[in-house]
Amino acid sequence: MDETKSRGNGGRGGDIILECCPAVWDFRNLQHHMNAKRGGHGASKNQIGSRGVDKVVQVPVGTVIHLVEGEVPSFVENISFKGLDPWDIPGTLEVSPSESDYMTTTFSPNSTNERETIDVDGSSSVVRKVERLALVQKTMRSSSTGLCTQSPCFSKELSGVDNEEFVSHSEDGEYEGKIIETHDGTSEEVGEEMEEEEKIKYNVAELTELGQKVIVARGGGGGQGNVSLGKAYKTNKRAKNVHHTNTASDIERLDDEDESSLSSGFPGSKSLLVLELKSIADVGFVGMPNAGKSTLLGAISKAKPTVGDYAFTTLRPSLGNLNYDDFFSVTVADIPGIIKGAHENRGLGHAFLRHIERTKVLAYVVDLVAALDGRKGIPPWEQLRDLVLELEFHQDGLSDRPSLIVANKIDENGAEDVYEELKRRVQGISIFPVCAVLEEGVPELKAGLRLLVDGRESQRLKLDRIILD
Ligand SMILES: Nc1nc2c(ncn2[C@@H]2O[C@H](COP(=O)(O)OP(=O)(O)OP(=O)(O)O)[C@@H](O)[C@H]2O)c(=O)[nH]1
Ligand SMILES: [Mg+2]
Repeated sequence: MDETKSRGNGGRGGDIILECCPAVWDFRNLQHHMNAKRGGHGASKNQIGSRGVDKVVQVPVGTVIHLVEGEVPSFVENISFKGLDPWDIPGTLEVSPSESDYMTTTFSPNSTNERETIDVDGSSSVVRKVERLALVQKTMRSSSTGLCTQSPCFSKELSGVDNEEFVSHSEDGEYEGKIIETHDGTSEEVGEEMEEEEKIKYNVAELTELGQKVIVARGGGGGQGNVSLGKAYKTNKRAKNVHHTNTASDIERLDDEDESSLSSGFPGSKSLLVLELKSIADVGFVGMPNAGKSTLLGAISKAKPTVGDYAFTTLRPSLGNLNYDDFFSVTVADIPGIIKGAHENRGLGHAFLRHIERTKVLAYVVDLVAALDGRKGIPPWEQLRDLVLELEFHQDGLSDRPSLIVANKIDENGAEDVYEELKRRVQGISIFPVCAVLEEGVPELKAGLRLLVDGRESQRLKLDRIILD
């Protein structure tokens, strides 16, 4: 960074750096205007302009940075503009200047849904709530009945892969508010403003390891000083020194020319970013639409996801915390329903399957009665076959992780018989009969999940252990 320090020239403005740090708190999507500082002004004296102070913004592990508008930060110049594989980090992460140069800011829970604007002139950061986001926050805090499940930053358009999010269900209720997601993904509570679509150009980076840093806005270049004026400056200076030929107005004119030749510092780069936290869950509920995944999440945790007797009630994954008596805790993700052909993006399959990549343990949730009494569904063993195939078509080995089966709706007529047949047809894996609506079978399921998360059990669902007709 020393090259920015030259005689008479202003120093380069500070950069804005996002740094991945340990964090116990959570945020949803934050939208940030990143305006890096202007470089220092050029000086007519032989002063050395020092480089501006960097602003370091701490973000938690799992933060994905999307660029909405503005200049492309210099370090990502060569990356492709397509979406990232969730675990890929493009480009080379910048090595930041010495720690002493830092001014550190942490996004605290209180700043959730606030937009931070960093002044161009380098004065201290100004945090202002944007009306649209403040409205969301108000709604979120207005009730303790559920959770805000609609991001203010993403639209209801679901065709892209970048516009979903995990929703965290906090135990302490700090973020609790009304459930505002509806069946079609629109928001009832916060009105049209929330549906405004942000056009995400591409994903800049994903911070998955502590200490990773990315420069998201570059400080502006320093202004030009006397050294850079070279010959013209010297000629001017000589002219000024010939006192007997100069009148007072001549000297004034030459002074003006001198000063006007000095340039101001250049503005820093600007970008509008959306920061998305993609939590990495311990357990993912995988199942066909309507199997009862959301009901089950509500039964085993304090989460209150939307439940409906129609397919694709859930369009965005929800997270819940599964707590044990000894304070052990497991994060569970309710992933939207997967249908046959999902790997070809049928039923928004790509968007939904992506989330499964982020779970350590799979809990296949099947509807025991989906094919009974003239219902249009398929038997649970076929549900399982289709699910494994979709996972594998999406990504080789995706189903190869510790798993169990939840046989849901055991309360329904005929379900017991189907459960018995399921045990006969699917082997090598634990099957838990459950009635999610009545919360029956939940303690056993919790214990089974813990064994897998702990690593004490490691059964997988294998295609060759499923007996089909
Ligand atoms: N009888 C019975 N019905 C259940 C049970 N669990 C869920 N249901 C019902 O099944 C329907 C679907 O439940 P959801 O929890 O929304 O299913 P889902 O798997 O999340 O569905 P998608 O979000 O569309 O993927 C609802 O009408 C629930 O009331 C159960 O244990 N027994
Ligand atoms: Mg659901």
